[in-house]
Amino acid sequence: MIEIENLTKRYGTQTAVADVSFRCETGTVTGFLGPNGAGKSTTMRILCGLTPATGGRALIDGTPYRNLPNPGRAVGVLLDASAQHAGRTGREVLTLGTMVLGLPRERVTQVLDLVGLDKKAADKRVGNYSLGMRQRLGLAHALLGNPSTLVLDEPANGLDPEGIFWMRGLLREFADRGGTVLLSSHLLHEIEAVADHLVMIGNGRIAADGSKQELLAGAGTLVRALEPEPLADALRRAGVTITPTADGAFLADAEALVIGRAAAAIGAVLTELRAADGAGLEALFLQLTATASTSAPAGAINPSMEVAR
Ligand SMILES: Nc1ncnc2c1ncn2[C@@H]1O[C@H](COP(=O)(O)OP(=O)(O)OP(=O)(O)O)[C@@H](O)[C@H]1O
Repeated sequence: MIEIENLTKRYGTQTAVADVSFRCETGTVTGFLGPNGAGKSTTMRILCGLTPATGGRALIDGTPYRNLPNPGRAVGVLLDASAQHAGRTGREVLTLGTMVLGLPRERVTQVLDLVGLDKKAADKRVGNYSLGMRQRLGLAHALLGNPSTLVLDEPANGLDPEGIFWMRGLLREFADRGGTVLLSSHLLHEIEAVADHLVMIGNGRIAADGSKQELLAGAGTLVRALEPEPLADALRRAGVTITPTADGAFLADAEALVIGRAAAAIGAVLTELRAADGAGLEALFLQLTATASTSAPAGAINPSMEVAR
């Protein structure tokens, strides 16, 4: 289990992370979402003992990373896939890892197989790897010590769609076997399919924290109409919160019945009316991360923000 408690990090006058708290339960995948500069990497670096916190604490199975007896065996970390020695081969990188962690050399072949790097790729210098191959190598390195926790910063970066699909399967299986996964992304759809739990961060503060179902259920109704504006206005007058989507539809925090009645009352022609699901979550993500300014309790969406629910 990962516990982040009231974590704060300041660089001079700039606050990168402000009073952030959330938990990642054992057996689950937590997606840590936020735009560039939101504070994801800083939180993860503090969790892995690489950056000292200004306040608060970050625990892995109840212990700060630095106090774990053999952290590499407990936690697999991938924070920057391009931070590998360019002159070494993938196999050499992993062999060094086994030496540091006190593992048998056979583990190298096992993890290479696990991440789909064949013999030819393993014997290439890392400098000649694509970003996708570096991510696979980084993941292999993280899995080396057979850890029960994985902390991965933007692991899907550079992977092609097949690679992303493969990684989802690997992480799902890891969690289903009782592991804990925290992975970050600035793209919702990348982790929406694999995460059980979503934590959204914006401007260093938690904007939303809850199970994916909870956040999806709270995402409202997607409405598409031949002429959306008069219907949106009528709904606003009735106290319904409206959030336009990028493709001309809008999300409404009301049931389909309410919207259907309002449309009938003004003679609006509906072309789509359904639970918002992923579309709602996307809008929620964009809006929350763009405007996050105060923190919300776990399991809640920040009530100070006018989001579609
Ligand atoms: N070493 C540092 N010194 C000064 N400011 C920093 C440092 N590291 C991060 N920051 C600042 O802290 C804020 C949060 O950065 P962080 O890298 O944690 O965000 P992020 O969500 O991981 O974004 P990205 O996806 O771009 O890495 C940013 O404004 C960043 O400029």
